Amino acid sequence: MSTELDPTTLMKKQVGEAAAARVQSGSIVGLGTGSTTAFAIQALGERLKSGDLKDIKGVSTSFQAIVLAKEYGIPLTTLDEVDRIDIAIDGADEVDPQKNLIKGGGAAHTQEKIVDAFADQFIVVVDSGKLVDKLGTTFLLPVEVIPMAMSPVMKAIVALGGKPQLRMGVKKAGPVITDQGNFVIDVKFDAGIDNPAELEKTLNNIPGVLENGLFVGVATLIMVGEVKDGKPSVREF
Ligand SMILES: O=C[C@H](O)[C@H](O)[C@H](O)COP(=O)(O)O
Repeated sequence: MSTELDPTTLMKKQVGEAAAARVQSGSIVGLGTGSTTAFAIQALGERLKSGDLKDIKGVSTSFQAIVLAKEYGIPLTTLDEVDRIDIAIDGADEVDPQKNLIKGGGAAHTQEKIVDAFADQFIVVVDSGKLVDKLGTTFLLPVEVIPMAMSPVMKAIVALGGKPQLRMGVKKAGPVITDQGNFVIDVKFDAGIDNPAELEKTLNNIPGVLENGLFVGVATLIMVGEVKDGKPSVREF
């Protein structure tokens, strides 16, 4: 059976591994969520196993990250135990030229923002399909909301010009439930998001909203996996 990866998976693997290669021994590492970061977590585990990397500790951004860290032998710590995170590696659903992001395609953006924003260096790992000129043009903006506040939050989002929809489970009847036990509302803005910095704050000011998926001014470095002439490569900005 062929184990050849499709081009998008190949880009994710390439960029995840390239970011993992940046981590130095002794670091506290923020472990992001999603299919791209999963390759980075795997590569970190392999570096630990080979002895190329020593004495790192991971801070998870989700239950998925905890499961992967355990699978690949990365010791975990918590924000209560550390006074810094040296480097965080995490994926994104959209990246604009100013390094602003939409995250939360896996409903993990609340813990991700806490960990990624706390890190001295936050490396974003994406395949080239995630690059956009304007946020909100290819992906709906995720907003985590406390369940009893769902209706008033939706009304407030409509008043802001957004089209909200409750995210529903796959192979689970009813809504998606986050790691915090909340709902996710995905919001469409017909013309995209004109002012991400302002919208990030405005949404978080609606009572009942826990966190939204706009990450403005948080990323240090964007690493982009590409495939050119059939060959995978990584570029940075
Ligand atoms: O909630 C999920 C996260 O923000 C992910 O980092 C994001 O959705 C990107 O995931 P993937 O690398 O699987 O495209």
